[in-house]
Amino acid sequence: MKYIVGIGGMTNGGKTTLTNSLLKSLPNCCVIHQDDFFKPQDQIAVGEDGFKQWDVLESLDMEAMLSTVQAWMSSPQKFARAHGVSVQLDASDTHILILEGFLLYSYKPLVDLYSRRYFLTVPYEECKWRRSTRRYMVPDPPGLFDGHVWPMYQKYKREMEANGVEVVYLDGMKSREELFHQVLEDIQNSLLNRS
Ligand SMILES: Nc1ncnc2c1ncn2[C@@H]1O[C@H](COP(=O)(O)OP(=O)(O)OP(=O)(O)O)[C@@H](O)[C@H]1O
Ligand SMILES: NC(=O)c1ccc[n+]([C@@H]2O[C@H](CO)[C@@H](O)[C@H]2O)c1
Ligand SMILES: [Mg+2]
Repeated sequence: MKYIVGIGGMTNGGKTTLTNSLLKSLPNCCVIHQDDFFKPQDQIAVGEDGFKQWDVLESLDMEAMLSTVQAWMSSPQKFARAHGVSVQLDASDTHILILEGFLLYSYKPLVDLYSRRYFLTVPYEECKWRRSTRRYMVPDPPGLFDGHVWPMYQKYKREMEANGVEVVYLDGMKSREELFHQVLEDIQNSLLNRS
């Protein structure tokens, strides 16, 4: 069985942290990080606000991300081996793929492929604080969070909800351990219900 999990939600919600924990505990589990598909800096548009528009779908090479997902779908075993994931062959033959990123549910060709879509959120103040402690490959210029990052987050979330995309919301204020156990248990239950 092939099972695709989305770990989505806002920037600094804790997506990468949660994903790394899940990867260690789920059998035959591969990961694709959406952040690996950012276009080069010189291809990122500059908005009327003067900010480079990092937080829009057009700044990601989603076609390339889709091709990578399709490569996994056509042969999860081959994909796992090529990415250094050890494959355990047991009777259930379950293969899991985690897609991790901040705009997972806004790209039409991918949205129906998920078996389960998680969405991490934290309050505005916490998000802004966590973001201020981070250094990205291209550092945030002053004002980017309020001028671009937060408004784009709200816009895409509104669109996702208007499109009726079904997600499981996760409270990113919970501890790392609590989130990990909650999601691991939920995935395991959902896998049992399918097999
Ligand atoms: N449950 C948690 N409670 C408190 N802090 C957390 C929790 N999970 C992650 N963090 C911290 O919050 C910050 C963001 O975490 P992480 O990088 O996992 O988020 P992200 O959603 O992947 O962010 P990005 O938008 O950069 O991809 C990090 O400093 C991390 O250590
Ligand atoms: N990874 C990058 O190249 C990059 C560059 C500039 C900004 N970002 C930020 O990453 C977040 C998603 O994880 C987005 O909020 C981007 O602003 C990433
Ligand atoms: Mg991350």
